[in-house]
Amino acid sequence: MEAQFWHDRWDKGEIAFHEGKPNRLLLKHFDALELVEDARIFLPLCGKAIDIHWLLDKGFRVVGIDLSAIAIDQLFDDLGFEPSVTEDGDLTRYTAPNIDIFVGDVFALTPDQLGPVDAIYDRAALVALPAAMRARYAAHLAEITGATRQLLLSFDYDQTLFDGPPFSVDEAEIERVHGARYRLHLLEKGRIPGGLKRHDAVDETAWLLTAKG
Ligand SMILES: C[S@@+](CC[C@H](N)C(=O)[O-])C[C@H]1O[C@@H](n2cnc3c(N)ncnc32)[C@H](O)[C@@H]1O
Repeated sequence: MEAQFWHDRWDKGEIAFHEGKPNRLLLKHFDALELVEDARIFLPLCGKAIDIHWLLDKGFRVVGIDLSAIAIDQLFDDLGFEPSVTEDGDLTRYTAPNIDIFVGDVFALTPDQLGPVDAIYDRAALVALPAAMRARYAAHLAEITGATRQLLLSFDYDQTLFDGPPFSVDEAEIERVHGARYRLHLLEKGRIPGGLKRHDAVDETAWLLTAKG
């Protein structure tokens, strides 16, 4: 998807992807990441996910990035934090205690800007990207994080049923984009309660990705 697609979504408030509560699979499988308290977790394409509130409440540090300044302004409003906002290369950085969020293109984010992270939480990020962008995204993610472990939530459905995003990113596709650097461990696969875009035959999947030695 082009950047303008996402800016339009945020401008018009067409953000059906935004969940009003912490993600069910995050709550269920977060412990698989085996993190110590105060670990720093990277959320690529983070939007204003309530998952960020949940991670902060659990005592973790969060770093994220999203194209949309609207999303990030709303995130900090919802959190009740007053961030300090600075220009950082091609990105804008919003900082408050335990949280750094960049506004801009994830592909412009450097390892120095990101800093060390202990894990990646990918919810609605890989599945938001069309197939042609996914391998580049996966390689960039590994480069800026040192291929740290990740909890990846995905969707698996017949792509002819409807267009993404969110796209269907099944096991073979995850293996194609992440398989050179990560081992895939399936934590859960099952129908989405209530379906997706009026279709019932849609599975959601939770994966733990661990770096290949
Ligand atoms: C489907 S939404 C998911 C948001 C969030 N992860 C959640 O669970 O609610 C995808 C988000 O990715 C952002 N995005 C898309 N392409 C991006 C890019 N190249 N760099 C940074 N953010 C991007 C969009 O603005 C949008 O907020």
